[in-house]
Amino acid sequence: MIVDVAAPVPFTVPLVTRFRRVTSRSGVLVGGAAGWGEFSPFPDYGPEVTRWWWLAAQEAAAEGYPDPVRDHVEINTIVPVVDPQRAHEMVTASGCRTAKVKVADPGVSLAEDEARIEAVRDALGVSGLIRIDANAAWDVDEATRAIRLLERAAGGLEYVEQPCATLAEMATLRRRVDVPLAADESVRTAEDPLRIAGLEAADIIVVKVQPLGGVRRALAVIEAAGLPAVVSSAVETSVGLSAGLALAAALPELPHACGLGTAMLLAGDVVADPLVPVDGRLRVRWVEPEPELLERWAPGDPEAVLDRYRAAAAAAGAAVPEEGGL
Ligand SMILES: O=C(O)CCC(=O)c1ccccc1C(=O)O
Ligand SMILES: [Mg+2]
Repeated sequence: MIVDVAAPVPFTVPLVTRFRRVTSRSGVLVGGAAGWGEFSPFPDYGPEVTRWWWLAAQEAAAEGYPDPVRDHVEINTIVPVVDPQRAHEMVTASGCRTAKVKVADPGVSLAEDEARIEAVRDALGVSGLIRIDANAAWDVDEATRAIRLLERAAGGLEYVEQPCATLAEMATLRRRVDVPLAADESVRTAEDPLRIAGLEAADIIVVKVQPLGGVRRALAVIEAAGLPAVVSSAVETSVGLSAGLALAAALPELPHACGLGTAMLLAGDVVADPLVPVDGRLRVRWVEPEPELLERWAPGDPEAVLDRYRAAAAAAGAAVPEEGGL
């Protein structure tokens, strides 16, 4: 199945704003008969996890993507932990009608989250949608209290992404609050994401192509869950984002804006015309890296990145050629 895959090209691109503990994104780009794929797992992931990311890159390079059923995808802008004025500017500049606000970051008070959310509402106007992402920071009681406050600050929330760590907590919380809940980490860290059907813990699932092992496997996960899906990025270059775009474009139903508006979080990109939303939408298209940009973003230590790629390939069960062969 895996044919014509050229030598993987390592890259490191700095982030404009710190995202959780991450200050840059590294990985490799893989060119193949069908196009380009991205392998860019976060630094703390081992081979048992990164093998899915490897499979996603191979799918893009060797098989390409399923046929799209739409030519544009509505995108949410993302508001990291920045001050309210900056949040306002970011939302206005984005042109998006939906904003996702990161909340409950370590060391950030609820009052600061409220102020940021109020600024986002001001920038979006009453017709805009605000979703918040707590990245599993709260227990059920904290979530109940925080959601009540933040919903008031927002003047209504579209949904809350991963308020608590476990599905059991999410299920309890879901009976306590009216706001829809979305599962993100719970999906990609599930022992078997293909068996999350009948999830009483969530109204929506957030899906990311690389952690789920490719566009086709992500489609199968969404079908198994039987819930509306929001396709999001793992903060990737435009090559990785195009896999998310392919998934969003192939889904039969797409009722919410997708989290693929993250190109602006990177200080640069590997393609000449990055996948940046225009008027809050991305046109469905595929991209190719630019040789000059690959040179520009070549990492200081390419071997370290390639080692992770090789380890992921081995964990995925691929026949790994001798030293230097990949
Ligand atoms: O959903 C989005 O708008 C962007 C993607 C995003 O937030 C994200 C990106 C990398 C790692 C985790 C997350 C997350 O949703 O928690
Ligand atoms: Mg999330």
